[in-house]
Amino acid sequence: MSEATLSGTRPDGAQPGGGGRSGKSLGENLGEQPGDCALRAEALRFAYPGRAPTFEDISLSIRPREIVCLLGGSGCGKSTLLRVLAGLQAPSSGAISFLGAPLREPSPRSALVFQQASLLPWLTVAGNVGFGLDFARQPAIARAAHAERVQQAIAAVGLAGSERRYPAALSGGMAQRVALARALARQPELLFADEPFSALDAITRAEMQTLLVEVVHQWHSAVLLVTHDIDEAILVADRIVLMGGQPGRIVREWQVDLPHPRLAHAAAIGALRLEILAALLDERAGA
Ligand SMILES: Nc1ncnc2c1ncn2[C@@H]1O[C@H](COP(=O)(O)OP(=O)(O)OP(=O)(O)O)[C@@H](O)[C@H]1O
Repeated sequence: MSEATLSGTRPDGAQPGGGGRSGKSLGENLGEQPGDCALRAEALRFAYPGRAPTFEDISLSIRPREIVCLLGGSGCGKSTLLRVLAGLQAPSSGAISFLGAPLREPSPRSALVFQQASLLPWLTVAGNVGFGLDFARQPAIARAAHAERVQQAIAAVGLAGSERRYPAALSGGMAQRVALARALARQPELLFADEPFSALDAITRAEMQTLLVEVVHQWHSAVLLVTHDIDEAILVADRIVLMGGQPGRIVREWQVDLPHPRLAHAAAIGALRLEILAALLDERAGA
């Protein structure tokens, strides 16, 4: 594996295997300048009512157009962290800024995709993709611009010609494409995706991973993708952030600078895969 293309750092700035905390935030460790962030979270802690903290001491920055995969074992708090970062749940303590302003509720400049497409069965593909664009807190857009956005988003996910179909007539993969188009139609600066492909078969999942990278590059969106699939993280991410422990913390991260499509880089992917798997197993064993 080449250090020039794949590099792992711990959130405290130490190289893997090294020790000691620098006291700097994650973003600072990565040479980030103020204003370089789409999203910046500092010292986040979250506890469900009456429960021990789900996670604590989480600092994380996402740069514009960066694809960050949040990886970790089941129950370590990935989905909860995504919901907090998206403004769906308030942190117990800590601060989040989104596009330079404090985040207190979900922003109309972000969008979410979940494991279930959750399409409205009485609306067509176009109706589902356009649904939500006219909500009260959305920036007002003219009817023609609305139609154009819907059309562009549908074309971007490869569903041109399916605008008038209903969800009942779609495969699982097509439904998830519609969910992705619905998110893209909002022209999000940051797309939050919580295991969006985990219910799909392997081939459809691989197609969707490629599509996601293509469309967010076209759309200039940053992405926070939650997954427990190491391969998915390696194929998609610019940066992989490993979460683990109880309460959950960020335990390590890797910068992945391989060009897309990544399947052409099997040897480097295989080596990184083994390194991440070892880190996950270490983390589980409490190393
Ligand atoms: N609404 C809730 N109320 C109380 N506890 C919750 C709630 N949602 C999740 N939890 C708990 O918080 C912890 C973290 O859950 P979360 O779903 O964030 O983890 P995860 O890493 O995304 O897991 P998975 O990969 O299995 O989806 C788990 O112990 C879970 O049981």
